[in-house]
Amino acid sequence: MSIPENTEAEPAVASDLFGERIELAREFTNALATHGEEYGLIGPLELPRLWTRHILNCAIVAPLLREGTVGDIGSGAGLPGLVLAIARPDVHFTLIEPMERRVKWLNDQVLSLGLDNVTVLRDRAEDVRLPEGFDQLTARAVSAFSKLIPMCAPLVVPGGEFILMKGINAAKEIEAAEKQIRRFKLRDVEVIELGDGVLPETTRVIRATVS
Ligand SMILES: C[S@@+](CC[C@H](N)C(=O)[O-])C[C@H]1O[C@@H](n2cnc3c(N)ncnc32)[C@H](O)[C@@H]1O
Repeated sequence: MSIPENTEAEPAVASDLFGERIELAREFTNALATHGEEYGLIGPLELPRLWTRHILNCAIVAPLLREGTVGDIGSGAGLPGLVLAIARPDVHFTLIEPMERRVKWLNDQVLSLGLDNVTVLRDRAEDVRLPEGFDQLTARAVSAFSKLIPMCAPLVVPGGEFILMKGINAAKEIEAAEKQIRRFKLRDVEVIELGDGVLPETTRVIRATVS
């Protein structure tokens, strides 16, 4: 087990993002640092920088969420879904993840953190059938934007949004998805940069509205 970053010596923004639930965020970080490698959830190189590079980089997305429902596709370790569920108790999260071992991890965390705003669903996004769509949909490191659009657009209510965490090539991913953007009638497609100058790494999000 590697020692994670000291979660006490955080950028000041952490307490703004998590409020009173910052202890829960620290608890989750410690669980991930202790068991993440054994569950195949996080690479050993990432462990020492879990808090800033993974937890806070996900939490910084929280202000983009509306009150309502969020589907998090390919939650894996719980990024961003569990982190956002800690930061936003007013939002209900459905974590969608096909791998059994990861689903067990997610359910264990929901239980031990006592989160009552999370449902875990073992499924692939394209196979999910729900009576109602989500208000917003998040995903991080799951697939290119062009592939996520057909996979996920049917899961979002009209007027709902994609909030997709992306790397430095976010703008190029939008260009490459031009056909799918038109086909699925996405509008207001934009790249938003968050945490610049506040966190060690900027978080980039593709936000788009589903018609
Ligand atoms: C690279 S991991 C990223 C996990 C997490 N989002 C993160 O940022 O650490 C990709 C995750 O997407 C899941 N996944 C792959 N294909 C999927 C699909 N069609 N629907 C839902 N989840 C999928 C994988 O099982 C895996 O947990």
